[in-house]
Amino acid sequence: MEVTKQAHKAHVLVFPFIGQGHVNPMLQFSKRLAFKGIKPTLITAQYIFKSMQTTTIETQFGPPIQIRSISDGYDDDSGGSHPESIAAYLDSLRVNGAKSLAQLIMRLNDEGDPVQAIIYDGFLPWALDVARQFGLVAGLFFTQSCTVNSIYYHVQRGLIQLPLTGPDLIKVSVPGAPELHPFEAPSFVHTYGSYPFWFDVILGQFSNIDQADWVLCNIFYDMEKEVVDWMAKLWKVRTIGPTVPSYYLDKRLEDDTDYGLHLLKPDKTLCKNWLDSKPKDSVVYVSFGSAAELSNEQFQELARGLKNSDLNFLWVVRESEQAKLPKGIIEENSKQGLVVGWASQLEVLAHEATGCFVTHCGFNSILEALSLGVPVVGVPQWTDQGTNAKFVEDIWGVGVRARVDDKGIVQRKQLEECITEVMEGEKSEEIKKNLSKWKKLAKEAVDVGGSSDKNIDEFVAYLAAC
Ligand SMILES: O=c1ccn([C@@H]2O[C@H](COP(=O)(O)OP(=O)(O)O[C@H]3O[C@H](CO)[C@@H](O)[C@H](O)[C@H]3O)[C@@H](O)[C@H]2O)c(=O)[nH]1
Repeated sequence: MEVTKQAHKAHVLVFPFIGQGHVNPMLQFSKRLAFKGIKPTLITAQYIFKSMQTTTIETQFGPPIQIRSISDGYDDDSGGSHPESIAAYLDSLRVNGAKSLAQLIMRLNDEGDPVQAIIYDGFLPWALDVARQFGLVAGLFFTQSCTVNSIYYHVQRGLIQLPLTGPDLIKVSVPGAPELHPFEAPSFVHTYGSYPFWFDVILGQFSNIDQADWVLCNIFYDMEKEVVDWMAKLWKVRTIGPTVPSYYLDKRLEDDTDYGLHLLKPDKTLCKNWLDSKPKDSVVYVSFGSAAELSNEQFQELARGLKNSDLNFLWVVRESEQAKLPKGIIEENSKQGLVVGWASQLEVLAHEATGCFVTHCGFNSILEALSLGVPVVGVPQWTDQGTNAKFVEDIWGVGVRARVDDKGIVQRKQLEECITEVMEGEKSEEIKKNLSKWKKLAKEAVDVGGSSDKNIDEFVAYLAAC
């Protein structure tokens, strides 16, 4: 069906930070908006856009979602211009992107397709200034949990002092959230001074949040009720998640089985054929997401732990990390294990052969495990992942956390024990019970009249009235 310029209720630009863990949830949210009659246009920076090889995301339930690129200062098609560092890149994106985004908004106005709102990733707070320049609605989108964001807010406002001192050295506590041991707080907080650049990006989310018209959180209310209630006293906070494709939840969006935009190419058929050959609940799926870089020693321990478990394993090791795999592991384990550069994670998690998920606890991976009902072994690396792992084990009860040794490594034996625990150990029944509860709640949240669905409706009605 061709939607005319007048037919949609409003036109919004949706602007995720670079990286799969940000694109997936914001693209998925765009689909929900499109389903409800809003026209979303996904904004990407040129550097990423060049490698995407697509300008639209097809949907079966409505017109395709358009992707438009803006300049990041690295627009040269010859491939000659590469950023020196992520810091240089993001600086260039801020300066060039703000101008380019403004030009795009003017162009769309001239084309008779005016924009009413910008939904921007918290990691890109300058997009709010562009929205203000044109009098547009500004919606901040958080891709991480509310507890994590509340901790960062407390740090940014000086309510938690870093490095941690006094009582904060014993527990980190923010309203509505469980008390955390310092090592369960985000890594930038417990290891003050680590990754100073990313720490600034993280805190920058709160630099102008008070001016945002909406704050959209990718969770559903039951996951962090009290923290959400507390945050809602400060800003117009609404929970809109989980942004997992509809096929795995309410099934209202026709054929919505995948996010639709893989920045790395998944080995779909290989994974499917291999999983099809394995018995039910027999496979350990291992993935550390799109950004984590593990040490050689950690690779060695994971490989040995998986091999010693005697279980089948499907392990995603990005090409850039594959040199760290212990020699011979792929050949040695060809029947027992499959290593791929990227998978279609949702298809793997949904496959009946998959029995547990060894994950770095990126927030999307956790939302997916919860929504699809797969027990988790948390092996957090940095940023928000340790806090997510704490919630997995102690709050949501959907898995266990692997303990590290004094060098920060999860040893092979520990990995094996955790896998056994979630698959057949004492806790496994309880974990399965909790998973079916969360799976049901996740579906209800996005289904007709659910908490997230109602919040999305409220947002859509607001935009339509602009
Ligand atoms: O082989 C793979 C591996 C992952 N995925 C998908 O990629 C996304 C990965 O997201 P996430 O699990 O959140 O991990 P990261 O990519 O590492 O995400 C970054 O961004 C998240 C949101 O801000 C943070 O929670 C993480 O800590 C941070 O590392 C998920 O949707 C997965 O389904 C695939 O499709 N195939």
